[in-house]
Amino acid sequence: MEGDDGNTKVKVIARVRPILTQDGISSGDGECLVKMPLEEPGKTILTIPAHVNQNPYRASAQYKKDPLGSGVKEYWFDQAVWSADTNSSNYMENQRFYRSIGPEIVDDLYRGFNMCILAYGQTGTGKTFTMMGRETQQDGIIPLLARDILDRRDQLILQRINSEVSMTYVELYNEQARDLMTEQHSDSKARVREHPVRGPYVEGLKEVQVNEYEDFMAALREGNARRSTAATGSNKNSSRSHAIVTLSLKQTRFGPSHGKTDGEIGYAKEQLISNIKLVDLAGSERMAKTKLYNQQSRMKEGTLINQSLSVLGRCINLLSQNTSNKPSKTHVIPYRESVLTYLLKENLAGNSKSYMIFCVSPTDFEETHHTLNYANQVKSIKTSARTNVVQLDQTLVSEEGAQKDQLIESLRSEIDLISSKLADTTLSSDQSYADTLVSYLEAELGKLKFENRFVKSKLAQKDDLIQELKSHMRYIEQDANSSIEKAAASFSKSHFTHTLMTKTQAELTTIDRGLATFDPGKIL
Ligand SMILES: Nc1ncnc2c1ncn2[C@@H]1O[C@H](COP(=O)(O)OP(=O)(O)OP(=O)(O)O)[C@@H](O)[C@H]1O
Repeated sequence: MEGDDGNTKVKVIARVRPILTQDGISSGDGECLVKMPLEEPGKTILTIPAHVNQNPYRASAQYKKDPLGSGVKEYWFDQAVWSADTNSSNYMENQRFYRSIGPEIVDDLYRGFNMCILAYGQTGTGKTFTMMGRETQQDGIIPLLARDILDRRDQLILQRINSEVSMTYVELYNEQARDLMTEQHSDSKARVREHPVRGPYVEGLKEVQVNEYEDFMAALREGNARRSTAATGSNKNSSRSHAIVTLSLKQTRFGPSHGKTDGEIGYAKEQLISNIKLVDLAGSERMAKTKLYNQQSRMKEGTLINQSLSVLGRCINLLSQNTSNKPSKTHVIPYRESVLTYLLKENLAGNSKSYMIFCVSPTDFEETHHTLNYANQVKSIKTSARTNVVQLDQTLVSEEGAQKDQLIESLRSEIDLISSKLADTTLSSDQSYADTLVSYLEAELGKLKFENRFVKSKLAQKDDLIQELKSHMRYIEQDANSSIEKAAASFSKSHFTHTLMTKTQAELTTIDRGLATFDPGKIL
């Protein structure tokens, strides 16, 4: 576990979506300019169209030409995801893409690392498609990941690990944070604050406990319905805000019980607290393409989207310089210039393992070139992830060997005592003791609930075993029956053969006798 702590490079992934009908409008000819060769994983080749390549102001220095003279620019990323052509063998739809990164992310989250997956790209390049998916057709990373996180939680019960999953969903719209898990009122803008240990966070967000996958999907749909979207010239359902889904995981690891029954869990040994931020950014956009000139509010949105993305760009630029090997001075990173970068501060350079997915259009040279260059810069950024493990103070929680009934009884009397003191109003010095007691009782309640699930899982496991044994017995029974039938059949077969042989032998004897007494003279 410790081996992975320390500096980790941000994982950079490029993804190209299929050519869409609206692409012809932007590129002029709708030709696919991006290639991701199957035999060279991670390589991305961008063709420089002739009109750009032959422009004396833009060619040579800026774009590397290939030996044949058709200009190309080559990039290498941690992963290149080819989603442009459904017929090619390296085509990746959402599920296949997720399978290539998801299991490792779930492992790391459960090991106690904070994680982040962020989708960046020009408007209409498939960020929302990648992160959320298209429901009933292709789930995106967020639903697929949530399902795996919950499945892992269930698998861990029998290892005495109680995992609690919760979610928040916030959008950053016009530089304001808005809680997507609550009904919005025009004045309900959440504030961003900084916690000394956890870093910046949005104050007062509603945290939804996620028990089942269906609960999660219902909450996600609810939030998506509240998210700010609008039709633009480039995307008929364009996200006008940055959206951040955070899944928080609290794991309590219990020791084995030294008691009598196997169904009991022991005391809580340690806690791992981690979270994963899933970020679907609003698209960078050009007014000319979005065709929103005459809509004041949309233009304001666009300006603020571009502003926050340009602060993100500056932060990334400076971070990549800070982590390069040049012994230059360390730059101050302007995280606070935008709510987006302020909230993602830890994920860009601090305690997080981060993945950035750069979505590109297959036909828009300018934007794709810009995005891929940006991705190239991110490759050198490092974060310093560490596992967030807390060893629990067992003096309150464990009380090994103590009889539970006795403990509960003594707690009851303590509560009575505190209640009476509270009634006397001279509580100041007892307040913190009461708080400790409340936390203890909460922990104890959590433990009892988990114990219940643990016992249920054990029973389910035994039930599975019984079912397995039953089906094994059925199999043996069927096998025995068929052997008996076969034996009976072969017995009746041999019985038949025996009868036939006896009959034949009798007939042969008769013939023999006949032959012995045969006198040819009599015939003549
Ligand atoms: N890999 C893909 N396969 C099939 N269709 C895709 C893919 N990626 C994107 N699309 C389609 O492209 C269109 C734009 O995608 P999407 O809305 O996800 O873009 P976006 O980057 O989130 O845009 P914006 O920044 O404007 O919100 C949608 O119709 C989507 O279904």
